[in-house]
Amino acid sequence: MNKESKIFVAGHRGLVGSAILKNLQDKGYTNFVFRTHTELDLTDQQAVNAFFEAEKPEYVFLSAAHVGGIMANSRYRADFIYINLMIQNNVIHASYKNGVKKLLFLGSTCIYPCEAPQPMPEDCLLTSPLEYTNEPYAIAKIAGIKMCESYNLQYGTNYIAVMPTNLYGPNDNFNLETSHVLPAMIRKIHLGKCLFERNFDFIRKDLDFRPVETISGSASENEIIAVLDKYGIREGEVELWGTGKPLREFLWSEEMADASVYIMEHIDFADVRQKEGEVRNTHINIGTGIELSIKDVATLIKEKIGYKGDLKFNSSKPDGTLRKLTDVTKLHSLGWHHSVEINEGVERLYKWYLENL
Ligand SMILES: NC(=O)C1=CN([C@@H]2O[C@H](COP(=O)(O)OP(=O)(O)OC[C@H]3O[C@@H](n4cnc5c(N)ncnc54)[C@H](OP(=O)(O)O)[C@@H]3O)[C@@H](O)[C@H]2O)C=CC1
Ligand SMILES: C[C@H]1O[C@H](OP(=O)(O)OP(=O)(O)OC[C@H]2O[C@@H](n3cnc4c(=O)[nH]c(N)nc43)[C@H](O)[C@@H]2O)[C@@H](O)[C@@H](O)C1=O
Repeated sequence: MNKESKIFVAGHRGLVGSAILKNLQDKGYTNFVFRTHTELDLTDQQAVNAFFEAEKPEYVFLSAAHVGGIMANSRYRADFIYINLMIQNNVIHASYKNGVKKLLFLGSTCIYPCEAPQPMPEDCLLTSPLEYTNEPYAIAKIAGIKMCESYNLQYGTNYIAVMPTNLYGPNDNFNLETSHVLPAMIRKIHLGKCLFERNFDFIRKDLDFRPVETISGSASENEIIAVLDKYGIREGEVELWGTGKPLREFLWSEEMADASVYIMEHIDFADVRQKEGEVRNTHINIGTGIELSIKDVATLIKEKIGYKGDLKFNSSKPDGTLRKLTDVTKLHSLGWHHSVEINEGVERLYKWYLENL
């Protein structure tokens, strides 16, 4: 990739896509093409083909997808499999038809079996059943890996699939139902603190910016209290999901973007074949290799926010997989390593949340 290469960042307003775009701009890349979801629905094959034929991008970051936390994945199963398969099939095939030089496909570490060895090496793909809560999403992502691998083998393309661990950062989704755990906990615990302190000014501002159900900042205090209660945010207590026992690993989204750009710049398909002639499991895990329990994350967030009430875990809500620690040996051997630790990342995300209402 050179600084004038034409680059398509699909999903450039999302958590990872926005960070990829910023990383590329900071590195001096200048020639971008992007479309919002409304301008180009990537599930629409004809529209995607017309876009590629007109724009002829040389490099593609495929960071558009239908994404959500554990509840969204387990409830909207059809959307997660259909939309993701459509987006990736359309973009990968159009990239091949239009001579894209290199493409980066973003999968997820939820592609690995529920009972995978820990940490999970790339090689444990398809060795036993998946975790049920996010099986449809994982199957779409596995199809994406195999699509990249198959096009590379049959057509000689240069498509790389990367499998990020749980991500968090600027432009994260803070929706109380559909988000991932870190933004959800930050918002819930901060709102819990505001309720504890009767700071309805902040709660109103937050609800105006990110309405919950049909309620906005103009609602009465009692209406606000009733809605927050449904999401487990009560005076003196914030309720979180599951048992708090599952272990998770978290990577700052801007570091994910940095790893993505690094791989686009330095790594080719030929480099990720594990040994001479080996073509299986050519994808790359992206993570920190460090895990902590959900309860410990919640306690860390509580301390950073300075919340004095209680945290309670509701075990009727799903835990999901109990462990999914990435084996980052391959990533390290390719020359990339993370640097933002969870302690700093939580402070950054909390600051971002407060400043972006
Ligand atoms: N967040 C995480 O913890 C993890 C994410 N990943 C993967 O990383 C990638 C990026 O995820 P993330 O940035 O978090 O997701 P976001 O939801 O933040 O962003 C996804 C982007 O894709 C766009 N998009 C969704 N559907 C369509 C569509 N039909 N047509 C056009 N654009 C569409 C969205 O646009 P709009 O908002 O307008 O709908 C949005 O810009 C995904 O492949 C995801 O699976 C992997 C592991 C963990
Ligand atoms: C990135 C990854 O993300 C998804 O998997 P997940 O890691 O299970 O997702 P999560 O971030 O939503 O939850 C992590 C853990 O945290 C617990 N938890 C507590 N309290 C809240 C809470 O308030 N909200 C949420 N969301 N979780 C909570 C929750 O019960 C779970 O034990 C995949 O579906 C798939 O999308 C994927 O690839």
